[in-house]
Amino acid sequence: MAETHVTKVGIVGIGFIGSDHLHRLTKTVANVDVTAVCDIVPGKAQKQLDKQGLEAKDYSDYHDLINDPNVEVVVCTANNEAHYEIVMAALKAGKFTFCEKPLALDAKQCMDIINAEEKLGRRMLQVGFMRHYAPEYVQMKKMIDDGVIGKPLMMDQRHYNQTQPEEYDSTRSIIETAIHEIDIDHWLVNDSYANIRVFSPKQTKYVQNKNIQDPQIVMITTKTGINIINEVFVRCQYGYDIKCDVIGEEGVLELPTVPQVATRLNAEYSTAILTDWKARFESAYDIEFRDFINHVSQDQSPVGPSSWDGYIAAVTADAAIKSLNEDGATQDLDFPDTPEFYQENSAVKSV
Ligand SMILES: NC(=O)c1ccc[n+]([C@@H]2O[C@H](COP(=O)([O-])OP(=O)(O)OC[C@H]3O[C@@H](n4cnc5c(N)ncnc54)[C@H](O)[C@@H]3O)[C@@H](O)[C@H]2O)c1
Ligand SMILES: O[C@H]1[C@H](O)[C@@H](O)[C@H](O)[C@@H](O)[C@H]1O
Repeated sequence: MAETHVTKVGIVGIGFIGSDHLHRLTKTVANVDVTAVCDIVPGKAQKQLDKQGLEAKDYSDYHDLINDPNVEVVVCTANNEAHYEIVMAALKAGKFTFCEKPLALDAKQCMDIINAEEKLGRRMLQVGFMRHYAPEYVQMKKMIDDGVIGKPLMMDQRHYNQTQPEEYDSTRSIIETAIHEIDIDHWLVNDSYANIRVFSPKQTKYVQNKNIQDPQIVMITTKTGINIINEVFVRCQYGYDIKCDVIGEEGVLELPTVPQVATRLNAEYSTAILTDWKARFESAYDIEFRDFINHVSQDQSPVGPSSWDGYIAAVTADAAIKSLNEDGATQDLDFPDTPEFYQENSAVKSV
């Protein structure tokens, strides 16, 4: 029997999700060795290694991690602003790369990444749009494709975070939060976007700086006329809440959430609401990384969300930010055809 290859992974950025993926890659996904970690804040990565009882090389400069011969695959979980430089360096070194969403800050940066990847002659990168792997979204897409509700006409969505850091601003609400729906919606309904507009309703008193409009309403119309509404609210206070209803000609599909045990106590009947993405999308992240590692460990291109998917999302997000800055003015969208390079295996087909 052929010996199983153990994939050597280096993780750059050991914050909230970097720590979560560190745990996932060492405890949940088989045949992975996290050989190196890196965080720009001195001592932060080592502290997390100690907390999880792990050993790995601890770098403070991501170039050193990328160039370490003991790192075959780079996982970028640094802040949004650092994705571009880290991904470009990882691709330059010819290493398979997983980059958390958003791929980069804007469409221009994403296009540079695409050019760098194309030079390598095959797909080397996957973007962390994990909802493609969430069983409930996969089921919803299959039901739409099977025509269960007839033609989709409208989508009604909610992306609520209990809270976000003090400095979180309107741009991040788009490129870091709404980006998930921006990415998944056209995939769900097999359509592309015709236009987008973003406006702000009455603002919550919980905003901590004047650079954020919260909540925001993101409205998209697809080329065939499907109307999509997404409420983005990052200081909703009560919990983490993701809603997606697809309204069709014959019926409605409703995205389920992670079931929580109900309690009957003191004359009350209640169920918990999750408070963050960690528990809400745990199984999606697990499946996502099993799929990514399964491919790259065999020296095969990843088949999950690609740089092109990152680019399409970034073009849409750029237009959304423009709309917000122009008091909700409608921004037309027109996407180039998917290059041949990304046509094969550019979206998750089966998991
Ligand atoms: N897919 C998802 O659902 C999901 C969930 C959470 C976060 N994310 C994404 O993951 C990224 C990180 O988010 P987070 O919440 O963990 O943020 P965070 O601030 O907790 O962690 C980011 C870490 O990266 C480090 N860092 C920044 N620049 C660096 C550099 N140049 N080199 C090395 N380390 C660097 C920071 O010091 C920090 O420790 C963001 O891009 C976010 O959008 C995705
Ligand atoms: O980075 C996180 C993550 O992507 C979550 O899934 C999303 O709900 C948050 O808004 C965002 O800040």
